[in-house]
Amino acid sequence: MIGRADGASDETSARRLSASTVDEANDGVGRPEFDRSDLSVGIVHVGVGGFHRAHMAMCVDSLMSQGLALDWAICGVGLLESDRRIKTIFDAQDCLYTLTVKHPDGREESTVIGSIVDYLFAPDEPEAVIERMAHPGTRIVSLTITEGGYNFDRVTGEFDATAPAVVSDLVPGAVPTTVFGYVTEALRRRRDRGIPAFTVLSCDNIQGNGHMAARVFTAFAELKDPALGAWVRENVSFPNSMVDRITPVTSAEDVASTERRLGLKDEWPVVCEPFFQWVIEDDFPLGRPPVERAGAQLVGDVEPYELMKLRLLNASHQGLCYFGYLSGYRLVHDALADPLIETFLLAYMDREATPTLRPVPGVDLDKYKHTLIERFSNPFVRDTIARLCAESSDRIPKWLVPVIREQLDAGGEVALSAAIVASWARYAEAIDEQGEPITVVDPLRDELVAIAQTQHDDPLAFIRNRALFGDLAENARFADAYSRALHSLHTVGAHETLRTLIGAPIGASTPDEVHPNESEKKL
Ligand SMILES: NC(=O)c1ccc[n+]([C@@H]2O[C@H](COP(=O)([O-])OP(=O)(O)OC[C@H]3O[C@@H](n4cnc5c(N)ncnc54)[C@H](O)[C@@H]3O)[C@@H](O)[C@H]2O)c1
Ligand SMILES: O=P(O)(O)OC[C@@H](O)[C@@H](O)[C@H](O)[C@H](O)CO
Repeated sequence: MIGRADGASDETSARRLSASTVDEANDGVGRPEFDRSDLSVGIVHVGVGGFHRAHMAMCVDSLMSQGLALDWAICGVGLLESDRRIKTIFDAQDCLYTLTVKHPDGREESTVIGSIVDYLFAPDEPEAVIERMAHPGTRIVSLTITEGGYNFDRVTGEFDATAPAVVSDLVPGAVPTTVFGYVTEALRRRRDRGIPAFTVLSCDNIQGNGHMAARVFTAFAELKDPALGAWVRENVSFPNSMVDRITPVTSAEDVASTERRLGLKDEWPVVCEPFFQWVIEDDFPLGRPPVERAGAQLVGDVEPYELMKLRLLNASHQGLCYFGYLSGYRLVHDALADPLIETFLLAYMDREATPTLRPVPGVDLDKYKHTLIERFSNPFVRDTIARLCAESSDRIPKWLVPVIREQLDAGGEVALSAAIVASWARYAEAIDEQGEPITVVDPLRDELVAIAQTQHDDPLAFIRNRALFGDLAENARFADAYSRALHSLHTVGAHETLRTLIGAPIGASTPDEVHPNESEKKL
């Protein structure tokens, strides 16, 4: 994101968006249709990135516009140094920002969102964050802290108590720095003051995100104080939820075009696609906003929806980003305009992901898959391949490796999933097919790049990393498919590899007629 956070405009003299200027916004731009002074905080949200502002904050705002959820306003919290920027901007803009929905036909709808009423930057005011969470009015603490934020072992799924920040937060009396430290201290104060526990609502792309949150927060609390751990286990509810709305990183052009549309300077607007989905388990002991009145679904079992979304949408994002980057694309819709990429994704979804899904109530999976292709192809969203290529080590093990394992166990196809893993390994060499450097963004970057650069001589080196892949390298069928794909990437490149992978007339044979290994043999 670029732009200035000092209230001045780089290019124009437009006034700054704030509570005192919002009524001057141009006609055609939505603005809060409620009195923000009537609102009270019910939700503390950690990780106010683009997604939260396009999804949950939009949903709560929509309720407020209907005169609902006035006691469910949001207080944002940032824990990382990188959140200082949004703190500065939100302070100047009274936490107001513009959300622009970009339709595939080029229509745009902009709304100033007013549901976030306060923002606390934890490193500067840790006590205020803890007290805000401990306040009786706070009934939900929600999270979009990325997959990495949950600090669990990629293979075992167990909480990693050895992470240095966790070790520091476990020292008695330590001022917290991690989400675990903050949430646990706030829960301790609530318990000691006789205030019931808030609900912890994960909105991150993790299968069983509520179960995962329960595991890691309870593990931390038990390590901090076994009695508190037991209280957390007994008293805190962690509903699972599936969240969906493609929200790219805000670009300089988004900032400029928002200013033109709004007539006011917004330093950090958000853009997103029109699609919105939020499927939540209804387990909120202290209540919740009536989100079903703003497009969310309350269900008894989120798992089928999660599996569908993570294994079709998010794993397909992985399927397109490395192949797309190596083929020379930098924007998602440009990659999707390449028929090889579209066909490859549909083949992965049909042959390898779909057999691992459960029936999803009310969803036609074929239609869902084609809708995904349309969503990825929306040229106005301008999602970047770079966003999808980042932090792969937090994504592939969670979204794609489970598909591979289930397919191997069932004797199903794995050639296309193996090729996606190989495309990541090839990308991690950090040099593209023209010999230009690739900027690999990953918490394990140094380790991964070093290993990937040995794989010309040692083709299985990358997947022998047990922390990411467990024992997958020892599975002969997967290892064979993977090495063929990697060899092809090295010899003929990404585009030709895709052509070969999808070369057979997909759909021309019934599953019984296609041996599981057939597409593995094509390379
Ligand atoms: N962007 C999307 O299209 C999208 C869609 C569905 C779900 N999501 C989920 O939302 C998450 C965030 O996406 P985004 O687009 O808002 O990203 P973003 O980079 O705009 O914001 C990420 C936020 O998470 C915080 N964060 C990161 N690591 C943290 C940690 N260890 N502890 C505490 N806070 C941490 C950051 O400080 C930041 O506020 C994704 O990782 C995903 O799980 C995103
Ligand atoms: O945000 P991440 O890191 O979980 O994953 C990257 C994308 O796949 C993801 O953001 C999707 O755009 C999103 O999940 C769509 O709802």
